[in-house]
Amino acid sequence: MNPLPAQSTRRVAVIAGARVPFARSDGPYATASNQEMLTAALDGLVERHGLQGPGEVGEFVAGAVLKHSRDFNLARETVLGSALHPSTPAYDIQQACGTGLQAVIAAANKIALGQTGSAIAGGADTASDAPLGVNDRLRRILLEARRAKSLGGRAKALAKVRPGHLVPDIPRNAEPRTGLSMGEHAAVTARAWGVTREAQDELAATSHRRLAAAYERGFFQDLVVPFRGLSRDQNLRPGSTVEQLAALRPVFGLSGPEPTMTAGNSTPLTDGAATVLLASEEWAEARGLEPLAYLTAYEAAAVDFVGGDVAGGEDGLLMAPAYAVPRMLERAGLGIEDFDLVEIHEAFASQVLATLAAWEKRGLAPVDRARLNVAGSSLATGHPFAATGARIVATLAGLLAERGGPGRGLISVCAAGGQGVTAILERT
Ligand SMILES: CC(=O)CC(=O)SCCNC(=O)CCNC(=O)[C@H](O)C(C)(C)COP(=O)(O)OP(=O)(O)OC[C@H]1O[C@@H](n2cnc3c(N)ncnc32)[C@H](O)[C@@H]1OP(=O)(O)O
Repeated sequence: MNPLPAQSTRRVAVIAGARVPFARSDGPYATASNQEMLTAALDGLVERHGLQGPGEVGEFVAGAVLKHSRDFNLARETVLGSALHPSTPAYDIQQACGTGLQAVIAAANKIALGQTGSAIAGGADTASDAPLGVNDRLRRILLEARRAKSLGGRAKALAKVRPGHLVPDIPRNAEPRTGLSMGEHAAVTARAWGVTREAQDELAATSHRRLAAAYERGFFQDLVVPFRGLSRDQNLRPGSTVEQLAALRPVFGLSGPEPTMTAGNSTPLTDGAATVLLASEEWAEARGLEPLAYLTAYEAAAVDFVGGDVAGGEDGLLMAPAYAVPRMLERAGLGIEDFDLVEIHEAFASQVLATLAAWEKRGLAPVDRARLNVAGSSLATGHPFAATGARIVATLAGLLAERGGPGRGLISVCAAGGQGVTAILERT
């Protein structure tokens, strides 16, 4: 854990969040780019809180997992097309599904160190508009042709092109080192931890039920900015029951005995974007803005999933939070029972359940399910990879504020590459 040191640093407040409703891929946002979605989420924040002036926001930090080469600095391009002042510096980061949370941490560090009074963090991802690459062999031929000094040299290089070179390089939802998809990795972990189908379906149904209830009571009124005809997450199925979920056919882990993971207890491929406004207390006070919560600690960890998953072990691809959270809590001198709310990103129901089991195995108390993902999570909202961390920070801060009074919330996000990013939000 890296607690933000008390003496020489300032408290970092979470002031507000804004996101577009998340959409199932190839649906209503099929023609929207990362930049368009991120701009809509950013503008939602800027316009609601009057942040248009020069120097009003210190910087914008954001990222995307699936990024086009034209978006070489997606964050800066987004600022230039948004209501935020063009003099606002911006940069990209990427830590797979931990991107949105890591962007929040990067922004928070600068505020804590007094380098800026405020910053916006966020993320966007579209699986609909995924960047197709040119086949590597074709790319090399094209580069050779570009380097050629004569027309003849160019023609000679281009003559090497074969029909097979025209096959595009399509990004796969798979780990480069194993070739396995995220779902296949999660299926190995589910088996290693003995996660049942019933428990996964129950978690998925709860996620939909709680997200629906949160929309119903107006919780997302200030958080969700309508976009392209959607005003709430398209994946949400308020009536999704355990019985319906139990009827779905397994889609991952089919080569092993009794596969348990389905389209209902896995996140769908999703398009969306989310942003969070962070600031020092002085900055917020000067503008009459009430902090929702404070970011008080964070941690990151990584596991050797290549060895772990190949051996069918417990340290699976998405299990790094099993190390990050106990480490963060130990350094903070807290137990899991000290948290009023716990937010675990639901990449797959099985990964949430394996994480809970791993925390207990490492000596943490069981998580009270009444405190877990109380406004639903990724199984119901969907999961636009880089947006998820920012969605969770804004949701948890809003939930703590909604409760009123002092409170503490924990965030746990698993990420591809065997990584995990975690954080603590508090209200005093
Ligand atoms: C990336 C990181 O760093 C870390 C991470 O987060 S890892 C996670 C990354 N994300 C992923 O890997 C995405 C995984 N998901 C997928 O690949 C796909 O969504 C999937 C293969 C699981 C399913 O794809 P699909 O078959 O197109 O799903 P879809 O057609 O929507 O649903 C299949 C059926 O289930 C039904 N269904 C889905 N959810 C349901 C629910 N909650 N209740 C009832 N029925 C449901 C659908 O209605 C559909 O039924 P029909 O066939 O009768 O129409």
